[in-house]
Amino acid sequence: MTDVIGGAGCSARRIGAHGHWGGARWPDSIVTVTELVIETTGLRCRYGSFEAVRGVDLAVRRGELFALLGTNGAGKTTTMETLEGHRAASAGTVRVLGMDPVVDKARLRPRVGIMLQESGFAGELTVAETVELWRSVTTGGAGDRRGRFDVLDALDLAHRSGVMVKQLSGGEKRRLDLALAVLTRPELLFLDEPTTGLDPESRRRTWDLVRALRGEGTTVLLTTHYLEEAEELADRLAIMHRGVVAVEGTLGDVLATEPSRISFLVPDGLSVADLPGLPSVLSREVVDGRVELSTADLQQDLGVLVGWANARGVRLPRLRASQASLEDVFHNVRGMVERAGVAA
Ligand SMILES: Nc1ncnc2c1ncn2[C@@H]1O[C@H](COP(=O)(O)OP(=O)(O)OP(=O)(O)O)[C@@H](O)[C@H]1O
Repeated sequence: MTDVIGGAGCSARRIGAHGHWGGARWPDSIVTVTELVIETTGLRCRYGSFEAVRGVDLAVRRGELFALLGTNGAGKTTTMETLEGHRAASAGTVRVLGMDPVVDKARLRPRVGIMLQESGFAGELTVAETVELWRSVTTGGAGDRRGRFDVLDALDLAHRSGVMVKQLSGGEKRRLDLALAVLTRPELLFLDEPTTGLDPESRRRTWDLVRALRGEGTTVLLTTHYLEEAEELADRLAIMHRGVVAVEGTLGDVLATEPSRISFLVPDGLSVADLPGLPSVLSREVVDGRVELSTADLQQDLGVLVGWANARGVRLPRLRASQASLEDVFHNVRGMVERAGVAA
C-alpha cells in the first residue's frame, strides 16, 4: 500500500500516515465490489539507478475518469507508459482490464486507446489516410467506417481530411492524436496531456468529446498540467510528486485536505479580544485591522461567526470566506511528501 494518510473527516488519501490509507469515508467494500479497470500495487519504475516511480497504488474503476496530476518529473508519464505496456515495472503489480499490460499487450490493444505526448505518425500521409491506416492496424480493417468521420467532425478536423499530417498545426496534430486514440471506441482510454497547446475552443471540444466517451462508459486515465481540466472532468484525481502519490480522492475530498479561509475587518468599536472563539480555527492573524483565519471546517466556523455577529447586530466589514483551491493543494504537495519523509 502506498504510504498515505487521510485528513480528519475527509475521504482523501494523503501521504504520510505510516503505511495505511486513512479517511473515514473510504470503505473497502467500494473498492472490492466495483470492477477495477486499472490496478497497481506498490508500482516502482527505474531508469538505471534512478527510481522515477516509488510505490504507487492506483485503483481506477470502470467508467470513471481519473486524473493524474503532479509536479514536473513526478512520474506521471512513466506510470502511464507502464500501464500502457510500453515499459515493465521494476517492482509491484500492474493489472489493466485484469491483464498484465506487457505480457498481454496484443490482447489489450483492441480494447485500449492511447494518446501519447508525442505521436510520430508519418507526415507524408493525409489525415484521412492516417485514420484509415490506424483503423486497419487496430481493428484489422473491421469496424465502423462511419465512426471515423464522426470523430474527425467532433474534433473539427473533417475539413482537413485531405491535408498531409506534416502540414497540420500543432493543435490540429494534437486533435488528430486524440481522434486516433478514440477511433475504435476503446473501453479504456489513456490521455497523456491531451490539451497541451490547444486553443480554448479546441480544448472545450476535446473536453466535450472526453465527456461524451465517459458518458458511454469509457474509463479514462488522464494526465494534465491544467488543474481546471481535472476540476472539469475528473471523478477522482491523484497528485504525484517525486514518484509518489501525495494525495488522492474526489475533488471535494482533495480540497478538504487543505484549510479554508475566512477574513474580515475588525468591526468598528470592537477589538480582536471581543471576537468569538471558533471551534475549528487552525490559525489566526490580524494584519492592518484585517482578521485572517484558517479553518478545518468552513461551514461550522462561518456559521458560528455570522451567528455571533447577527445576534449582536455587528457588521463584519469585507467578510470573505473561501474553500482551498486545487492550486492550493498542488502547491503543498512538495511539503506533504517531505513531511512524510519519502522525498527522493
Ligand atoms: N528515459 C529516461 N531515462 C532516464 N530518466 C528518465 C527517462 N524518462 C523519464 N526520466 C525521469 O523520470 C522522472 C519522471 O519522468 P516522467 O516523464 O514520468 O514525469 P512526468 O510527471 O510525466 O513529468 P512532466 O510533467 O514534466 O511531463 C523524471 O525525473 C525524468 O527525468
